[in-house]
Amino acid sequence: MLAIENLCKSYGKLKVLQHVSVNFGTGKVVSVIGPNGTGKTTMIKCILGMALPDSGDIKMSGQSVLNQHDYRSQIGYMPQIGRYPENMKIRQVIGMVKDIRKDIKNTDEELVGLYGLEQLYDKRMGALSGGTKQKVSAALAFLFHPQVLILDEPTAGLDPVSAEILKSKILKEKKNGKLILITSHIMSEVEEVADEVMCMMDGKLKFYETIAAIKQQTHENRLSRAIAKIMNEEED
Ligand SMILES: Nc1ncnc2c1ncn2[C@@H]1O[C@H](COP(=O)(O)OP(=O)(O)OP(=O)(O)O)[C@@H](O)[C@H]1O
Repeated sequence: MLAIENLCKSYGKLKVLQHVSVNFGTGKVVSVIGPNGTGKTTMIKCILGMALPDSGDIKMSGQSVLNQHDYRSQIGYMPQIGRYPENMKIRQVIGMVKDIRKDIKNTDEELVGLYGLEQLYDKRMGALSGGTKQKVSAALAFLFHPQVLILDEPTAGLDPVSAEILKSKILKEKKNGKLILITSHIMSEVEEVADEVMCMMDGKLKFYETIAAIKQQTHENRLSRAIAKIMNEEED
């Protein structure tokens, strides 16, 4: 579905991505993990066309996406921190995005409903709490039934009930055959929603395994311990 081939990206002398290759299938939740500054967001930016790799390729359904833009309509993106025009009301932001995607008549408004965003429609984006802004970002990411969802630390800032709503939505869309990539530092959360873990370290792919395989290999029941064990073994 989504393949990354030998991806390299540097910012000046800093090699942020070094020959990263990975193949993501459909109907899966993949958690992208790794220490701060290891290139997770940069990889996501390359997938989204927000950063151009120095070399390598990114393919969606076998076609290179580099220097293309139509493929973006197949991706729903929830950024770590959504930035919106401060003066626009929630109603206007959602309306504007729908206007750009007039091709999709049947939108997915489930999160708009579950988060009660209609009741807040006349609030300005600049006046929203961080968590409410996150809810708008989540609702927008799922709005057009994208085949691929990229969620960057999606539950950071959400209250527990709202986080559960999002996790249920993620699992529902996985059942609908979507590919969902999630970056997260919260291992208990990764364990709850993900099937596979892609671990990055110093700009390189450290491992890409199912959660079951990671636990089996390390003889650990808790993912956080299993990951710590792998990292410590690598250091020894
Ligand atoms: N536009 C840029 N210009 C220069 N350096 C950058 C730029 N974007 C990212 N970097 C650097 O690239 C490295 C990887 O950053 P990136 O944001 O991809 O890491 P990350 O794994 O997503 O980290 P985190 O877990 O903290 O979100 C960091 O050292 C960062 O400072």
